[in-house]
Amino acid sequence: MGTSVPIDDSLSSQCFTPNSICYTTNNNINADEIPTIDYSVLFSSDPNIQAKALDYLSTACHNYGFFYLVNHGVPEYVFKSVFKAISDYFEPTVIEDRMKYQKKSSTDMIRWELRSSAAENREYLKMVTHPNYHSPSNQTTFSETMEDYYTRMREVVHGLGKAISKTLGMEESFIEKAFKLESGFDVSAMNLYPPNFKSKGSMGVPDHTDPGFFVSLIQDINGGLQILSHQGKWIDVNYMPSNAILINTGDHLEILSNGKYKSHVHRVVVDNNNVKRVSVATLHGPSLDAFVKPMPEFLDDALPPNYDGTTYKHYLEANGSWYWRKIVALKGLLLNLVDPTTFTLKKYNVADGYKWLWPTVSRVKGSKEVWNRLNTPKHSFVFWLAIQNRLKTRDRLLRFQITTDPSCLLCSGNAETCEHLFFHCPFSNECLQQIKNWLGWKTPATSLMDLVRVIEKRPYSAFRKQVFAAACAALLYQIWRNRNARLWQQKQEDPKTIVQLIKHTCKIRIQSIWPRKVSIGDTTWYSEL
Ligand SMILES: O=C(O)CCC(=O)C(=O)O
Ligand SMILES: [Fe+2]
Repeated sequence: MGTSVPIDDSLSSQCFTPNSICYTTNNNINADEIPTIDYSVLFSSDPNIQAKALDYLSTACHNYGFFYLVNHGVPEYVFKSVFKAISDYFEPTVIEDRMKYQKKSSTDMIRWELRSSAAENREYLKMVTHPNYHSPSNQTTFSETMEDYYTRMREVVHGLGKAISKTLGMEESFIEKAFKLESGFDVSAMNLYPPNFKSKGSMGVPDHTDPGFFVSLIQDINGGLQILSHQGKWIDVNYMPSNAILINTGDHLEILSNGKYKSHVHRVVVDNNNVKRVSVATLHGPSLDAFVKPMPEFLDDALPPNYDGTTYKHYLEANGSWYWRKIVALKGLLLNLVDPTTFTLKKYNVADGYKWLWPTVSRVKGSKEVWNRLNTPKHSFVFWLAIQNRLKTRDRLLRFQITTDPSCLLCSGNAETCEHLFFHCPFSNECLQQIKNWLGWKTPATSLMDLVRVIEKRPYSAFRKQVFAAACAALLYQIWRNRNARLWQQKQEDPKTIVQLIKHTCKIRIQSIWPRKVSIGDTTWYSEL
């Protein structure tokens, strides 16, 4: 087909059936469950049933961006043959056959890769399957089996094109025409997790969205795929109804509908090297020459276009990175918030820009102590992260599956959380007590937020408040630094050394930017520290 699209960039229970009549309730799908759509009902001859099915599909696309598709017409035996063919293809002993398709140029129609790093762990074969079918020439049975599956999936592509067009309130050929689906560009990734040797991390495929109309996904065993919901929660695709296809709407449906149907971030985790999983993720895209832009039907004065229009080919070439695509989308959002004429005529002012972006900002508790002038700036940064529980403590790393060890590096006793580090941990608590003694600060407070509250509420002088805050900031910084030194350099310091360092850094900073108004009492107090 003489195209030059990098195929790498193309891919990175509830139910609705007439028998179960789930649709009679309402469209409030439980946020943790993945909706199930019965494909056959979308084309029911009973207009009432069809309308309800389309309503449900609309909710699934709007609120989720992903759903299981059942009764789609692809028979069970096709799925079985597909998984058998792919498992045979990935047979470890014949890896040399596969290596023939390792990347040669950015225009490869077939590409094999073995990725094994902290960021990605899978072996995959990607091939362009439509409008022309490409498959490895040395794999006859595999190629025929896969071609049968892709040909059947094209029916589903056209069917969903019609049904989703209707859910958008458009005529049924809307998507077909806008994406020129007849010559839609499909790329399929057949994935093996983990690759045929030990994986080097727990990530199968890192976070991404996929371009195109939608991705259809089938898998031989459940578990591994996770989808980020609109609410910012990772949903495990743990249970997939048998013979179901997971549909994940793509970036181009988002562009076409001007953000009404959003594409979703997803990823694959591989927990266990003993469990082998095969998946087929096929990206069904517009035609390469289709110019996709937000359609006028989704625009009005209050909703200008949020995305730029481009041909699909150009998009694939230019938008390899998911982050880049999100940044481009942000441009549209900003235009929505800011009047460009006012913006360019006025002198640029960071505070105004901030207010435009975040009109209803609320103050973070403790921000006065964090951004206190007497703090060493790098201390303020750690302080800022700590009061918002944003430090990469082990409880958070566990959630991201970056570590498996929850224990505190300072006391080895309890689980490392921000609360524990500041200052339930016996080690850090000892440092806190020594700092309080040094400052003559008589307060029973032992948690970070309590200390902040005490500084804010108690009638200390402004200067003392600033010194206490600076000491807290230095303490947090040194505890965090010490914790990191134990992890990365196996270096340990005792509380006495840490406290000496805190006293020293605080004094240097405070003396160098001594405030203009400090009472004699406070000056004497400070000089005796
Ligand atoms: O294998 C999976 O579950 C998903 C793969 C995927 O997201 C992709 O290839 O784009
Ligand atoms: Fe994907």
